Amino acid sequence: MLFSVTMRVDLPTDMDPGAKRELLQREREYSQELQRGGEWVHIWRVVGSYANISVFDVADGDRLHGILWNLPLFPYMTVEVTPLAAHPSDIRAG
Ligand SMILES: O=C(O)C[C@H]1C=CC(=O)O1
Repeated sequence: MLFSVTMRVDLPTDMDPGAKRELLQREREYSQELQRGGEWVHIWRVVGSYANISVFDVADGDRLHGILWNLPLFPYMTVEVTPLAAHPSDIRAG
């Protein structure tokens, strides 16, 4: 199943720099492992924001919830999930 996910990040401005660096590194590693595994299909930066729009290809909503819930940055995120379906006008549809 395909889902579009918008993640907006809001880190405390007074966060310890070392802790922030370590947190972002863990987030990067977590994200890239899921990308390599094929479930995190796209990640794009939202121009002008500390946010991304991503596409996930996962078994179901429970799997996506588990992925998002375990993002190291999840406690500092506002997440919007949109389920996606095939479009009848898609030229790439089989
Ligand atoms: O920067 C972001 O958009 C937030 C988060 C998502 C993946 C990652 O590496 O950081």
